Parts: sequence; structure tokens; C-alpha cells
Amino acid sequence: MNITTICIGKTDEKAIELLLQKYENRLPSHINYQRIEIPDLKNRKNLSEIQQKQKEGEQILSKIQNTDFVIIMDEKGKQPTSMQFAQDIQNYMNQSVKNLVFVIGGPYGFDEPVYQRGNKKMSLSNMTFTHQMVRLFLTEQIYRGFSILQGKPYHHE
Ligand SMILES: C[S@@+](CC[C@H](N)C(=O)[O-])C[C@H]1O[C@@H](n2cnc3c(N)ncnc32)[C@H](O)[C@@H]1O
Repeated sequence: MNITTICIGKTDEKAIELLLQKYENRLPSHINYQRIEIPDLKNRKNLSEIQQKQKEGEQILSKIQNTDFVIIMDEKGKQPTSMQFAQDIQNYMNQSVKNLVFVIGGPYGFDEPVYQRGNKKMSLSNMTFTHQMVRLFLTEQIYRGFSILQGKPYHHE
């Protein structure tokens, strides 16, 4: 299975980038993982919130193929436990999902067409995090999910 995370902008905090790479490098080798960082909008200050979301949305949708299974990261989405998330990943593999795509919004969230394209909305917490933090927390949970599936002593219940 291919797993892609789509984020808005570079990971600008060095500490977050280092931790992200740590978890990305630990993902199982049978997973073809990639992180797509959509370049930050150049003239963001001159654009309204709606215009920013529209432009980001167009960029996000251009990276998604028709057959991809798309999970929209959103604090109002379904909130699985780590065990349930691991089971979800197993189910996607059993269903032969080829491309599992997680999308993290920009500072103002998503434009409506992105929500409409999503197959599912997933939350990490009822609280709102920065989009920079969410890429790290999500990647750690993907690693944790595979650790659970592989019976590694990383997750403890
Ligand atoms: C700063 S938040 C934007 C929040 C904004 N209020 C909105 O309308 O979505 C940036 C992005 O981080 C992700 N995000 C933030 N908190 C999250 C959470 N608790 N669970 C899942 N994703 C989250 C979402 O993808 C969101 O679009």
C-alpha cells in the first residue's frame, strides 16, 4: 500500500522536521510512504481566507487521483483510538486500497470541494492543533498503528 500525507507549506520548525523524519524512517519497508508539502501561497497576505482555502484546495485536489482513499484530517472528524486506527489500516490493506492519502489543511482548514472529495474525516483530538504539529502527530500514529499490527513493543495498553 502507498501512504501519502499532503500538507500545506514546508515543515518550518526544525525540531518538528527532525521528529517527522524519525517516524517516517521507522515505517515498514513494504509501505511506500511519501509526504507532499504544497508550497505556501506566495501572496497570502493579499488573499482573503476564502481565496486562500480555494487556492490551497485546488493544489490539494491536483495531487489526488480518482481511486485514492482520502482521509481528511479535521478536529470534527471521527476520533479513533490507536488500536482502532491500527485496525483501520489493516482493513485498508485487506480491501487492497492502493493509495491511502491523508490531507492536513492550512491555517483556515479546507475548501468545501476538498471535504467533498474525502472518503472519511479523522480527528486526533477535540482540540485544534497547528497544521505543523498535526503532520507530526499523524505520522507518529501511523508508525504506532504499524507497530501494533506487527506486535512490536512500542504501544502499551
Ligand atoms: C490550524 S488547523 C485549522 C483549523 C480551522 N479552524 C478549520 O477550520 O479547520 C489546520 C489543520 O490542521 C488539522 N488539524 C488541526 N487540529 C486537528 C485535530 N485535532 N485533528 C485532526 N486534524 C487537525 C486540520 O487538517 C486543519 O485543517
